[in-house]
Amino acid sequence: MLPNIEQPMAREQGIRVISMMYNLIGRHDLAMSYVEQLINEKPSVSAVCAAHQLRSTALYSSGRSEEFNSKSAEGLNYCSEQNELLWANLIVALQARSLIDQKKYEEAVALLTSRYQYAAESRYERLLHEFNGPLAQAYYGMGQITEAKKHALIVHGAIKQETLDLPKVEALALLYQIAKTEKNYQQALEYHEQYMAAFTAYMDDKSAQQMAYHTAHSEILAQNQKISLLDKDNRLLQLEQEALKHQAAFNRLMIAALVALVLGLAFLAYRSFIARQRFKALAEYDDLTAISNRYHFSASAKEALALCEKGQLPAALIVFDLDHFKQINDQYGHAAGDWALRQTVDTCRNFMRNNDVFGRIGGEEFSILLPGCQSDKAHLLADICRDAICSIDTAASGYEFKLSASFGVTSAEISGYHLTKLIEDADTAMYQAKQLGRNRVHFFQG
Ligand SMILES: Nc1nc2c(ncn2[C@@H]2O[C@H](COP(=O)(O)OP(=O)(O)OP(=O)(O)O)[C@@H](O)[C@H]2O)c(=O)[nH]1
Repeated sequence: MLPNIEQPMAREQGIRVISMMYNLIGRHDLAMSYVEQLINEKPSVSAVCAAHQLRSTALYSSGRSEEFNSKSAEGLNYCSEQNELLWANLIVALQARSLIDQKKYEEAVALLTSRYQYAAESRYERLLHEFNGPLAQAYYGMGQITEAKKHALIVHGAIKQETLDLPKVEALALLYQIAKTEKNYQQALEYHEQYMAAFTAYMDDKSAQQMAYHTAHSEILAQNQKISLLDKDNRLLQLEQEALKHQAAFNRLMIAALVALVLGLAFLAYRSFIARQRFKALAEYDDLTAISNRYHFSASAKEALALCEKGQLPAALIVFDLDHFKQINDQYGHAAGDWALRQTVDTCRNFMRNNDVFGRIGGEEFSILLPGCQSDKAHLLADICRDAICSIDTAASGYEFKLSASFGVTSAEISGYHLTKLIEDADTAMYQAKQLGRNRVHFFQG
């Protein structure tokens, strides 16, 4: 990845330095990737020429000779056309080295000498020894020892003592070889010692550079690993968050489902309650008059009688039956009969207390249990009811007819607290009332 440097100049110089460093430590592939970027971006002519020179160095050093030949020629043309002669000649020096590697010494000498004047006049030390070094090698290869020695000595003498680079090491090696060939062993020994010292220092320098690169590289790798771990943590947190969101959505759904279920069950329970109430009402109450039917009247009356017996309280029971009801039905119709039954019940209910038990125990036969009531009061109530029934105005039924009822009354004092016996005795009294001419109250005599 290219360094993220905003300033164009700083970016261009940064890339050049990085490429140079990569070339120095032998990472020519990385150096290539950086300089290709500069060549494509074309920030300035000198930057592109520097990049061409760095690309040629990388290709030459990595042994990619065919690519080196074409790309270095391209770089040389460009830099020459643009009059960037320093970079052009540094590329020439590399081409000369390549020719020497191929033992094309004459071609190398011809190439370097054709541009030597510029190098010499530039007074740029690096260019000078980049020319003289290869020239010494080429002349040595051609057997021209004097020329070789001359150029090697220029390199040897021109380079400051403290600077160490490949041309100096190569020049010392060459001078050692020449001194040995000349049988100047004392001189050869001195050059050899210098060569060994320079070579060792050069290698140390290179190792230090590589070490620095590897340290920096390891640090970058460690940083990248940290970043990648943080990324993973981050992703994990995101996943956890998503899982929590899904869980919350699921919980909401479950709660909604539970609420719907509870509401559904509550609705079903309510409907079942209403249905039960309706069944209970149907089972317990007479649907025509809405008072207790025989079954429910019996149950309620028995409960009330048990309490009276337990508390030694009085109780009385009335049974009454409409007179000649069959005639009403026959004469005015069943609907008029029904109307008469409802009116009778509504009329009598007006005179009853809350704890009195009123029920329809037969077709047109009714019974009233009066807990805590003495026989005289029961007799009085029966008479009030009888009178009220007689007074019912039947015009609202659509017909005018006479309504009356016969009443039989008994008490627990006479008949005991058993309902069956009480009804039986009151019934007996009621039949006696009928026999005595109807529309009257008769008390059971025992
Ligand atoms: N409209 C109507 N008539 C009913 C109902 N239940 C019974 N009845 C009628 O009540 C009549 C009772 O007649 P009976 O038992 O002969 O008695 P009655 O005509 O009242 O004569 P007494 O009791 O002797 O005065 C019958 O005709 C039944 O059909 C009812 O719910 N509605």
